[in-house]
Amino acid sequence: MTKLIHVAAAAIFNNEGQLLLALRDESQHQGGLWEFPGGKVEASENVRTALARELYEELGIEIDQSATHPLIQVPFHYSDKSVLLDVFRVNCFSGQPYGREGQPLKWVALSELDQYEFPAANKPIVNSLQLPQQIAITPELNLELNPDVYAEYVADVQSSGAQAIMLRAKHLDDPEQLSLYAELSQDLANQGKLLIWNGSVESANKVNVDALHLSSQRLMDLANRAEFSGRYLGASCHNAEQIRKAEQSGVDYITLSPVQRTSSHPDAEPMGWEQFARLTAKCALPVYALGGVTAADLTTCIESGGQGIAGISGFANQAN
Ligand SMILES: Nc1nc2c([nH]c(=O)n2[C@H]2C[C@H](O)[C@@H](COP(=O)(O)OP(=O)(O)OP(=O)(O)O)O2)c(=O)[nH]1
Ligand SMILES: [Mg+2]
Repeated sequence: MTKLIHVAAAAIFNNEGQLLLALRDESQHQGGLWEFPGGKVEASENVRTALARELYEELGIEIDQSATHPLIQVPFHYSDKSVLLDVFRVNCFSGQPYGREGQPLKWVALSELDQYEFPAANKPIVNSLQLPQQIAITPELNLELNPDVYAEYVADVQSSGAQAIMLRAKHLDDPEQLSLYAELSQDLANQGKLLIWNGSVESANKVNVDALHLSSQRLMDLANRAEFSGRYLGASCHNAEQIRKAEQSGVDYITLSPVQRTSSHPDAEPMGWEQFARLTAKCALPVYALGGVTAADLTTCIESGGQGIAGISGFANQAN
């Protein structure tokens, strides 16, 4: 197996919520493309020490480690080298960053990231930055085809801190679900929240669904990411084989479950946080912990390499 070059990189935020990008020199590997500042971890160096050293060398800033959190780890194979991008979110630093190696810098809004050209390995990093940390999944029970019931649920979830809602209503047929989706999506978008439909590629494409989540069965039947025309395609995974399939078909994020025992699937054996961390470390995609997790687990999840948490219970009173 090719040896991975361990690289520490940073998504550095300023007080306006903008993100710092640097332009790689033409002479470098992946030259002429924008990057998240950072560089190679030296032998026997701790990744956080390497990050602090690189950011000082390249930008002249000192980072506050207590406001520096793991974002995502991306193993990636270029034709000429293999890297493990170990990316951290840096929320606090001292000093005014400047290109100490002559590289141009730019502060950009999260919504503008799509306008910049990055190395291929950076796609999951951009997804990770743009995707929310918490997804509330609608409970199936006691919900009818009544937008008011869902609207009420959505309002309830608002207060829980979830920035995305997954509409999962298998007891309704596709046209009914999609009419609910249409009803709710604009409203949520206006509030800067994301609505994800749990359904099929075929039905989603017909009405231009922007964010779609596939069951693990549908994931296994997916040939390619390009089959779905919307912005985000996610999938449910429960094991290493499904994770590999998600990576190969190019989905944008996955949920991994069950992490803990959950009332919705009482017989499923939970994997626990250690196994969650092991599987997530090998996965080049943002990974949401699902199954018996609540907002109280968010820190554990982030420290375990996860993107965030998803769940039915723990987000809204009605869901319990
Ligand atoms: N820093 C950084 N490197 C990235 C990103 N995306 C990506 O594919 N890479 C690759 C390019 C390189 O092969 C490797 C990082 O190497 P680097 O050139 O930054 O390393 P360094 O700062 O230690 O520089 P050098 O002294 O070796 O020239 O990771 C990214 O967003 N940021
Ligand atoms: Mg560098």
